[in-house]
Amino acid sequence: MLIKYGVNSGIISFGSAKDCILASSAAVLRRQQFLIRSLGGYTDQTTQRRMQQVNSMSGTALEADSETILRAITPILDPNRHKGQAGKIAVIGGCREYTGAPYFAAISALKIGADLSHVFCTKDAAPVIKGYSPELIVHPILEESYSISGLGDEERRCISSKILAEVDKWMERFDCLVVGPGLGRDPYLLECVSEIMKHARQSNVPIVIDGDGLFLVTNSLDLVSGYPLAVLTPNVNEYKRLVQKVLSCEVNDRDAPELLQSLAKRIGGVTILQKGKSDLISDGDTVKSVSIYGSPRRCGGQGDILSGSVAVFLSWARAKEKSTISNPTVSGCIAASALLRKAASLAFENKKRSTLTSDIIECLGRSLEDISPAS
Ligand SMILES: NC(=O)C1=CN([C@@H]2O[C@H](COP(=O)(O)OP(=O)(O)OC[C@H]3O[C@@H](n4cnc5c(N)ncnc54)[C@H](OP(=O)(O)O)[C@@H]3O)[C@@H](O)[C@H]2O)[C@@H](O)CC1
Ligand SMILES: Nc1ncnc2c1ncn2[C@@H]1O[C@H](COP(=O)(O)OP(=O)(O)OP(=O)(O)O)[C@@H](O)[C@H]1O
Ligand SMILES: [Mg+2]
Repeated sequence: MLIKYGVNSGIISFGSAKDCILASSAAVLRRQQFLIRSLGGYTDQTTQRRMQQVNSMSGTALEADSETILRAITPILDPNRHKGQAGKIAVIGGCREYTGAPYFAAISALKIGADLSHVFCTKDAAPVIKGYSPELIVHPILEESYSISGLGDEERRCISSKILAEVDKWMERFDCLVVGPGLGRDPYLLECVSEIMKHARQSNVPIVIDGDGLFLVTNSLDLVSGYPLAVLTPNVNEYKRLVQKVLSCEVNDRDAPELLQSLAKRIGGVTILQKGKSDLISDGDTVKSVSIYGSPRRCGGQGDILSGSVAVFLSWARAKEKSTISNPTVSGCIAASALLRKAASLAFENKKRSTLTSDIIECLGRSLEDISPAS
């Protein structure tokens, strides 16, 4: 029924976006492709044939060949390599309320194969996160407003510069920052994190922005605008807020790939991984989707796994020769999305309704091994 609809339509305008998109019949087919995916993927051979036709006509939201990309990115385990060469990741997040999110992101990076994983969090959150794992290097340096209440402006500024100096000591060594999992929204803390992001950008360190980091960036787009090493990983809510702010329109599922592409372009070519039933990835030039079947469980924390995973894969992709990987940020997103979905599916096979984020993390290694064996 879906595939018969509107195949030969002419020009259509989508929503009220400033970047109003004029679409040809190929865009209508893309819409159908999206709808088919929304219904859970291919249903029968006719649909599958039609999908291939749709893909070849549209050319924008093609399903990525994610396993091939993942294999191309993942480095071999070479005994001559030293500690650190497989990736040094830092998560900026973790406050009084949230300690799970930064832990999930940081430990996922290690479980996939990064050598070192740091967490920069508030003083309250640090002992808790350290308690979850001795593998993580935890820096208790961030401050929230309540912990500096009663201090004057000068003292506050002094504390900010100390925080920044502490992160700067490490900055050049990091292959990627993940900003936002469990960061919270305290204004003083977010101001410090803005400065950290500016320094990361000056040092050309890639930044994956998730959770409360997206709250910060949506209100201060300059932090990422025009920075090709920025990756935004919004969930449904975070994406809505971004679209409203940047394109002044509402999200419209029918035109998802076009809208995403406009958004990425408008923010100056950052890469956006829009999470959902299918993950859509765009750097403003192309749109790819990852629709591998994952899990029907929607427990909190799966996005945190994804942000840590993107950080590792994009670091690995950047380390490859330029000619072999087209855009490392896009490839990193595709690989991370595919791996998370595989791991979620495996965890669900075992745990069914009781599947939790930590169960999925435990399946990351086996899922990666299935696609790209260590030996
Ligand atoms: N263990 C931990 O420490 C974790 C900490 N986390 C950290 O929490 C911080 C805030 O992040 P967030 O994800 O809770 O904020 P946001 O996206 O605004 O959602 C808030 C509410 O929106 C709704 N909602 C959500 N999805 C929807 C949908 N598809 N469609 C419709 N509605 C939807 C839903 O509301 P409800 O259904 O309850 O009304 C949901 O509760 C951030 O720092 C993050 O890293 C998390 O990573 C989890 C694990
Ligand atoms: N409806 C869905 N069906 C299948 N997979 C989904 C669905 N929604 C999200 N996912 C997958 O779950 C992963 C996490 O996305 P989600 O939207 O849960 O992030 P999030 O809300 O930021 O999570 P967190 O709780 O960590 O903050 C994504 O890789 C996405 O592919
Ligand atoms: Mg999230």
